[in-house]
Amino acid sequence: MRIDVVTLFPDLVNCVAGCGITGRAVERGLLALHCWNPRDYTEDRHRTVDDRPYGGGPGMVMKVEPLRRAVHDARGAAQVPATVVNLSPQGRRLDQAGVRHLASRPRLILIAGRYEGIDERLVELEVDEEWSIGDYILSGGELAAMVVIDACARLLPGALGDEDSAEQDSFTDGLLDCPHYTRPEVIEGLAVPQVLLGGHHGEIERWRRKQALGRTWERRPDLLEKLELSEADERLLEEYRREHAP
Ligand SMILES: NC(=O)c1ccc(NCc2cccc(O)c2)nc1
Repeated sequence: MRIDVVTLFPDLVNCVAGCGITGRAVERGLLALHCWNPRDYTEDRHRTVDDRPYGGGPGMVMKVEPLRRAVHDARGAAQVPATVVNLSPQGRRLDQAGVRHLASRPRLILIAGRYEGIDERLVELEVDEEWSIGDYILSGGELAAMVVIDACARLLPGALGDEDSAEQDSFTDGLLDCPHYTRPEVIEGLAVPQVLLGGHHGEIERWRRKQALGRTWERRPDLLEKLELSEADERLLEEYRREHAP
């Protein structure tokens, strides 16, 4: 998978390629990451990438031309046609289904805007999809782009060893994750649940599923609404509710 990022801060974005699972995905050639700086596509002495907003108001707006030239060069840098994505609070809320959608694309060009945002005509001329990583304002789209890169990289075949398999990522089945424990067995009088120490894999799997169902019910009933639970899951959840009824 190839991801190009149009950004005024390539050093920030490239950090994601430097370590961890994403760094390894780049090392293993599973993911290619390239940054394009609109400032390199300016033609004036001051290398201007932003300007004051028409209609007045605070802040600055990113100009079309430098962005458009950067997108144009990013498109031309590889044969494979790209999906151009703008990261902004006006975009569709990113969830794991959205990540699967983006990770299924052979190529993404992510636009990381700064200031108050980008001139709408760039969106009309170049952008295929707008995505938001949540309902909050960031100083720029770079962190949002890095979230997309990380979440997509984890889904690339071979990116995860079995030591951290994405299959067990709770959001892959729409539930929150179960609690996790490691040594020592007791800390400050808090012990690891016995079932996890018994080595009975069937029981452990059952306990983990029940915890995932129960915690989703307690913390994110909205996620539960979206799911068609199996008979077995319904029974597990019922058991959890009985044990944890407030
Ligand atoms: N919630 C988000 O995904 C998100 C993305 C970007 C951002 N700031 C830059 C910006 C702001 C406004 C328009 C625009 O095109 C870019 N802030 C939050």
